[in-house]
Amino acid sequence: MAAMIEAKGLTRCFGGLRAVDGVDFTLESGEIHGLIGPNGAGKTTFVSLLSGRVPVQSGTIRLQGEDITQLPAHQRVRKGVAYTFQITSVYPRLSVFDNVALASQSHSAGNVAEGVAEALAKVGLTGLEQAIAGTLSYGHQRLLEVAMGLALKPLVLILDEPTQGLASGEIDGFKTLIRSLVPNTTILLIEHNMDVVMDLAHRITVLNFGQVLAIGTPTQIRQNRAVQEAYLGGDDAAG
Ligand SMILES: Nc1ncnc2c1ncn2[C@@H]1O[C@H](COP(=O)(O)OP(=O)(O)OP(=O)(O)O)[C@@H](O)[C@H]1O
Repeated sequence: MAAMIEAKGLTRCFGGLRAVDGVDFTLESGEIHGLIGPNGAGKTTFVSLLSGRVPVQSGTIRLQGEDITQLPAHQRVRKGVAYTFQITSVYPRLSVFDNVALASQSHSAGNVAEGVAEALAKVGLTGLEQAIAGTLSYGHQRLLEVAMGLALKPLVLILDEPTQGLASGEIDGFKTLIRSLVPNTTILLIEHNMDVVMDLAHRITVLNFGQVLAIGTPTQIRQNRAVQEAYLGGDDAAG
């Protein structure tokens, strides 16, 4: 498989804290890649480095071979790296349609209404176009964020805890949605819900204290002694 994103030696400190510390990482084209680790392990900082929301201090990031390390976030979005928290905070007073249209308009050349309809259909929000976004259930607002990301027709969609606040019935729908997106879209998913990540991910990277503790298939990660000690079996396993 070809690398969609390749990061080498990524580092970001906050004061004396090495939040992301020399991380090598490959996101293969078409995969669902889970990113897990204890609270404060550096997951959000790491994806913020990939998306350009936080500047890299050292290391390199390549997107399909092209060095994007120094590109500002909006240019990375244009190149196909969509990060739900970055570009797609829901506008609560606007309709569902207008929320997705705003995302779609800024980045797509095609017909906006068609793009909106397609993105809403994918996440299962068809019929709610005229609803005011702020009145949607929390779970539906999260799905709306995903639709806004999809409206950008990204190569890579980075999702930071997308199932937080979803009801269990909604989580099943979310899993079906994510599976339907690959391999056209490559997915990087920060996820605290172990059942979801073990079920969905082709591969998982475990961060701990800003470093890669392990990388492997869900089965390999479950069986990894260091991961069990640092995370899965620990007292503060979930966050
Ligand atoms: N802007 C910032 N300024 C200072 N410290 C920060 C900043 N962002 C993150 N940190 C620190 O960097 C470390 C990693 O944080 P990060 O949010 O990346 O971890 P995480 O794995 O996403 O955690 P969680 O699972 O709780 O979301 C933490 O100790 C955090 O306090």
